[in-house]
Amino acid sequence: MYSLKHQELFGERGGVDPVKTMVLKEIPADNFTRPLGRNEVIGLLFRLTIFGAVTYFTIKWMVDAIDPTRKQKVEAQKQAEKLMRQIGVKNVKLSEYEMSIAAHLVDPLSMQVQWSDIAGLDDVITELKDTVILPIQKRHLFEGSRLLQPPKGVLLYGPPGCGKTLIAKATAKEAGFRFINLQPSTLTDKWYGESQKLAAAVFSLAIKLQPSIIFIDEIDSFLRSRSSSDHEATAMMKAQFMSLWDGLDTDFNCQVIIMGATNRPQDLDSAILRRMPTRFHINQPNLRQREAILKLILENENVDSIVDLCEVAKETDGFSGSDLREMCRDAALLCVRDFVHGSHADNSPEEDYIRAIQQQDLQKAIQKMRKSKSAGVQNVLVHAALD
Ligand SMILES: Nc1ncnc2c1ncn2[C@@H]1O[C@H](COP(=O)(O)OP(=O)(O)OP(=O)(O)O)[C@@H](O)[C@H]1O
Repeated sequence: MYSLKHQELFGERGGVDPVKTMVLKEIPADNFTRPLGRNEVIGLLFRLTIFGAVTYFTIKWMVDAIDPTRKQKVEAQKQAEKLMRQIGVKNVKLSEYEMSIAAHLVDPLSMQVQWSDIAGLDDVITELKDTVILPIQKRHLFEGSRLLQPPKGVLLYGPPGCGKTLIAKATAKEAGFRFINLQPSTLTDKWYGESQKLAAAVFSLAIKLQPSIIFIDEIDSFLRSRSSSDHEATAMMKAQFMSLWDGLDTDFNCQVIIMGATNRPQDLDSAILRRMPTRFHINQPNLRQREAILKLILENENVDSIVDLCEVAKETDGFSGSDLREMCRDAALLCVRDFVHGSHADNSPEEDYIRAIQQQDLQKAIQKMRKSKSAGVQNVLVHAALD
């Protein structure tokens, strides 16, 4: 173990090095051959442990220092701690990864959306109440039946801006569920290996906070059909996500629901679709629905009593709920503009009011929205042609 090389002992030319010979003479020959004593072994182990710990913490510190997501992690942790306090979760220990997912928790107090904020989707709301909320709120009625357990996966699909996110938030609010608003990029933009740990943390956090809804907007962007061109890490994360999901399914007492929203259900992996048996089509609003949405949006606004919302609904064919909201905002802004630029700007007390929204304001706003929608379509076509 302690042998010296021939070259070291005798020098380059083979002659005996007097200094080295002296050193060797001072060390008893026994020391080279005898086994180590107990104290020496303990000392050696102690030194090795210290050395290992110092190396570990130095490397960890270096990795942390060069980790570009470090600042985000610290921010996420602060945000998560604040939210956990707000939602009244105490004595629940969270891992570092669960903390970064907890930053996406939505505080139920700040979540204002209720069923009454959604217009024209009464059928969807009734079915959601019956199939998802009732089995959870009245658990004792359904305990004996495996068939009547709340679904672990719910898919909301349909064109953009038609109320999918509203429905998901209102479900959580009305059912008293905690709501984890998971952006796919939270899992996909990570270093190799981090994505899997975060995916696992999504489920473990949801279970710790149950009853809870994990809402994944644009679920197709991260659980799209698997293909051979998938990156190895992405493929592994998808597989892991599905197996964690299956874990929820086998636990009948678990009150965690995954709610996904997508504009492109055809792009979803068929294995994912299978895990979301309860599906709701939130389509572009029809005439009756548009009128209901307009009534709701303008409910508390100053609208001229002769405005005919049925007429406005007829003129807004092809508009989503979000388009209608934007259009009404534009119409209301026309009144504000008239106030600011008109004769009322001189602050005379008798004229110090903003006039009511009139039919022509809504018509102007509809024309503007139509133009911007067709420009948007053209942009999409140009991009598609360039691609
Ligand atoms: N049915 C509706 N009733 C009332 N408001 C609506 C309705 N649909 C849409 N809106 C309005 O449009 C906005 C956008 O809706 P939401 O975010 O729910 O659409 P989405 O379907 O999730 O869209 P995306 O697919 O782009 O995420 C809402 O905040 C709301 O103001």
